[in-house]
Amino acid sequence: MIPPHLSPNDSIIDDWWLVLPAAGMGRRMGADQPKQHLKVDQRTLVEVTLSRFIGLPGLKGAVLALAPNDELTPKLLASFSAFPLHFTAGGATRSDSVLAALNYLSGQLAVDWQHWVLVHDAARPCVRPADVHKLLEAVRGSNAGGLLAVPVRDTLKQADERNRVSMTVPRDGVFHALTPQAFRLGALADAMDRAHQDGVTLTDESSAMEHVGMKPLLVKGHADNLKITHPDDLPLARLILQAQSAIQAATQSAWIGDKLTPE
Ligand SMILES: Nc1ccn([C@@H]2O[C@H](COP(=O)(O)OP(=O)(O)OP(=O)(O)O)[C@@H](O)[C@H]2O)c(=O)n1
Ligand SMILES: C[C@](O)(CO)[C@H](O)COP(=O)(O)O
Repeated sequence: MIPPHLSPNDSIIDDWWLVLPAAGMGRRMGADQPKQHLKVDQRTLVEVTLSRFIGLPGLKGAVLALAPNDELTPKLLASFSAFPLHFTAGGATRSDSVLAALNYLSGQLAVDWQHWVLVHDAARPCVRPADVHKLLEAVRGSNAGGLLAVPVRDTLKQADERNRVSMTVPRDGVFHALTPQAFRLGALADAMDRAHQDGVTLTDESSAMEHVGMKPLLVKGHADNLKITHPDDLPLARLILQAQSAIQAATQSAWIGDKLTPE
């Protein structure tokens, strides 16, 4: 739902496209199907994740990168047919899949290179729409873009080769990188191309921008935006989604996240 003070045409937010890399195999999950097809509530992971973005101001449409043999995801998302949804073949790595979706945006859809693109893991179904909006507001006017992130909470230890503590790592200013990550289409596509040519392994989009000398903005999100990676993460995500719905209902909050946790 849209927050009461914003309409879908609200002018404070630029137009943007959503890219959902959803072509992974979910090897660490160890299920008999890719994790994006597993049920989170009544719906599958990919449905829940997409639903977190629908109705946000400025959103023009979404491109999903899918595994080449994935015929199920478009069927699962049939109920979103009123929304401009596009599919393209992903690649061998997450960054190959993201780059394929960016090329689809600039090629098949002729989206302007100055447009904002938000890249979000299909495997992060608990992202708060309020945090997405906060990210969009924060990066507006910048060329370097930015990403949701949370400061590390625990004391960090460096292990030696026998798993003994070799040192305590200073954690001041250290963040976990989350998604979405927001960049201008052309700048991100160029940076990812360059990183691939230079043989740099990219685990997120910010790394590509960093590789070409940019300094993306870290925008504080929430730790409940977890990525479903291991089997234990799925029941945890279910609990988080239930808690978010309960708090939303109790506070009559029009938008998930508004009243969940004060800064
Ligand atoms: N070749 C790939 C690999 C990953 N992803 C997507 O990137 C997101 C984050 O990746 P990760 O959690 O590593 O997913 P998997 O690759 O599916 O998991 P694993 O590494 O355990 O196999 C997921 O939404 C996943 O579908 C993708 O689009 N293309
Ligand atoms: C993009 C990402 O979700 C940021 O935390 C992450 O890098 C995805 O890949 P990973 O292989 O699980 O680190």
